[in-house]
Parts: sequence; C-alpha cells; structure tokens
Amino acid sequence: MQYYSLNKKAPNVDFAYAAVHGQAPDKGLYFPEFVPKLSQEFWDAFPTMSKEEIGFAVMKNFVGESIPNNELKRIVAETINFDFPLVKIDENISSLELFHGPTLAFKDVGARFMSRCLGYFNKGKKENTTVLVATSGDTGGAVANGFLGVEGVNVVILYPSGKVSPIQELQLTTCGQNITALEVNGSFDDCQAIVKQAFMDEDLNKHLTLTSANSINVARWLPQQLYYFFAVQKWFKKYNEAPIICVPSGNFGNICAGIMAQQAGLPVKHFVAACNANDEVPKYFATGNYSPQMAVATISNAMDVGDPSNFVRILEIFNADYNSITEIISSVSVDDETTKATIKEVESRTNYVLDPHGAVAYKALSDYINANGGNGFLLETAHPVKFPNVVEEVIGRQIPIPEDAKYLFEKKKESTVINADFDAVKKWLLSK
Ligand SMILES: Cc1ncc(COP(=O)(O)O)c(C=O)c1O
Ligand SMILES: N[C@@H](CCOP(=O)(O)O)C(=O)O
Repeated sequence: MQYYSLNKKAPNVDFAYAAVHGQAPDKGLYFPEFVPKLSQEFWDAFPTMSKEEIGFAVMKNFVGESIPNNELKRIVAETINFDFPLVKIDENISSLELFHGPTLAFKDVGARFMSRCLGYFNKGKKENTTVLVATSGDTGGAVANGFLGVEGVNVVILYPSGKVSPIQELQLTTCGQNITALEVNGSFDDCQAIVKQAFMDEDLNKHLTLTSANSINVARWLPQQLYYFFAVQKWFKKYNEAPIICVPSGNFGNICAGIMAQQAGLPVKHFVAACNANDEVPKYFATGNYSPQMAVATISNAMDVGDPSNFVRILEIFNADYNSITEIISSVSVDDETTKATIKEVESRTNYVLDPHGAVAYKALSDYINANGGNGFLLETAHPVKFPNVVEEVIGRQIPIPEDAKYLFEKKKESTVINADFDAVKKWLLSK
C-alpha cells in the first residue's frame, strides 16, 4: 500500500515512511492510494472471527509489507487487549463503550498501535525520534501511556492551559521519563497549528527527527477502524439491519476512520457526526460551504476544535462531492445546556451515565432516529469519571474512580508553561 499527500505535491510513500514522518513534506495529510475492499472470504468468516483476526486482516491491507505478519499480529494483539462492550441503553439506542483501555478514552487503540509500530521501525536506529502531539484532552494521555518507556522516542505533548479536565491533565503531565508536557497559553487549534508548523520548519527538522501522534499520522488514525468492525460484528448477533452510527466529533479522525471501514465493506446504514458548539462541519452540511472558525470552550472539551484536521480526508473519500457526502453522513451541533439535560434525562430514565461527549452523540442519534426511524449506536468515547465537574453536578452523585485510575491522584503535575508561539516552542525543542 502506498500513501499520497492530500496536497499532491510530495512523492508517494509506504506505511513505514508515513508513520515515521507523520505529515508529508508539502504539509499534506497522507492518504492511502485506494481504500482496500475486504474479500468475500473475510465477510464469510466475519461473524465468528476473533478481535485479533479481524484486527490483523484490516490492518494488513494498510500496513502492506512494512511490518512482517508475525510482528503485526503481536502489535494488533497488544493494541486491543481490553473490552469494547456494546451496551443497550434503550429501545433503539446502544452505546459502544470505548473507555475500557488504560486511559479511559477511545484514543488508546490508535496510540497503542502507533507506539508499537514506531518501536518496531526504530529498532537498531541510533537517532531518537521526537513525537509531537497536540491535545484537547484525551489524545495526550493515551499517547503518554502508549509511548511511555518506548526506546528511542521522546514525546512532547502540547495542551491548552485550563481547557482540559483534571484527570486528563494528570494523565498527560505525570508520566515523566520520555514524556514531557507543554502547557500552552492558547486553544487546541493553536497547539495543532504549532505542531503542523514544526513539521515544516527546515531548521528544526535538521536537528530533530519529528513525527506526529495525532490522527494526522496514519498509524494513529487507521487503527481506529477496528472498533467499528468489533461493534458491527456484535450488532448483527442481535439485529438484521445495518446500524446508524453516531460519532461525537471534533478533529473528525474517528468518524473518518468509520467511513473508511464502511468503504471497505462494513455494513453501516448512516453516520451522524455529532458536534458541540464548534459547528463548522454542521454548517458545511447545511450550506455546502466550509469555513474554519475560532474554537469556543464547551463542556465536551475534547471536541473543541475550530478547524478539524481530518475534514480534508472526508472530502477526499467522496471526491469532495457534497451530495455523496450528505447521503452517507449527517452532522448536527448540540449546545451545552442540551448536553447536560441529556445526561440527566438518560441517567434518570435508564441509570446509564453518559460523559458529555457521549451525551452530545446520544442527543444527535435520538433526534436522527426520531425523524428517520431505525436503530443504532453511539460511540461513548470517554469514561464519565474524566469529567466529574460536569457529570456529578448534573446527576447529583459521585462517580467512583476506577481502581486503575486512582494512582493518578498521588502523582504531581509537571508541565512547562509556554506561549502559543511557534518560535517559543521551537526554541524550547532545540534547547532539549
Ligand atoms: C472523548 C472524546 N470524544 C470525541 C472526540 C472527538 O474525536 P475526533 O477528534 O476524532 O473527532 C475526542 C477527541 O479526540 C475525545 O477525546
Ligand atoms: N480530541 C482530541 C484532539 C486531537 O485529535 P486527534 O485525533 O487528531 O489526535 C484530543 O483529545 O486530544
């Protein structure tokens, strides 16, 4: 499999090159030269395949010859060694719980896969790789956890000061070793823009081998397809009709991975991209015009993105054809008051506690189903305990902290405060 740059001004590369470099030299995101269709043999076996078998078959098509089969099988098995339950909430709506990994959010799958790929590609190399990552909350913790102790790799996490939840902040600032956190006086979009600029800076790239652990990087983004496969396999044990899938969306990597899975043949009836007040994509769906905007802060903070990186990948899948896009995907915006009311209503009726991101998706999915009929599931992308200030106030009780997360509260935050200024970050990187 070869990858091309979406800016179309850089040479094609294989999976290894795209994973090690992150972004193409012309600033474009890498994209696979075709979306591989899974074979009839795969679909015949699909209902009874194990997670590991599905994971290997799906990722093999994208990794190609860059990693030998036995190594790829190990990487996949280590990536997905936790549960992905599909829990029925009410008559027409289930929740795909993606928070059973080590950092309690869906990012663990991509981060664990990418860290192991880089570990494999870096074996025997003399120079270190610096992984730069911008986070609005969950990517940072997952990348810190996934890359902790990986030889030859230093991770630098940029996060917007005061705009992530307390557990998110502890997850990304307390690892030590090869993980460092830069607390940026700015927004997630500022952090993402600085990271992208770093890949383009000749001087910086002469001194450091840089890559990205955001969904920019295909090794972080593409494994996110896997849980769509796991969920749809479970879905067809209960239902005969393909599901409507609702994805709480910010940088649009997750839903874009789901669309890739659907293009490979996974049965999905419709996707709903649920956004918070950062509604540049819902506006595109309503008008056909896309115009990025300054992010506004919401209670679903990890989706506070004003210029989503992966929107260009969605356009690419559909050749930027508005009608084809809107046939398969809808997009809506849900405000904070409605998000809180949804958490409260669902908890008091069903006892199920949604996190603010899942609540945005629940509301968007239930509205879609009320208007169009059908059955579906939302992606519950983070554990509600990551957002206690919002959720506990709304439901009026405490959410117990999972055993595995208690250790975080004994740790001390360590971060370097820095202005949202590329030159300041460059100077800091070169001083290390
Ligand atoms: C909990 C949670 N939900 C939803 C999202 C949005 O996902 P994406 O940026 O892939 O659209 C994020 C950010 O990644 C997140 O952390
Ligand atoms: N919501 C994300 C933002 C970064 O998204 P990514 O998928 O491009 O890494 C976060 O939690 O940091």
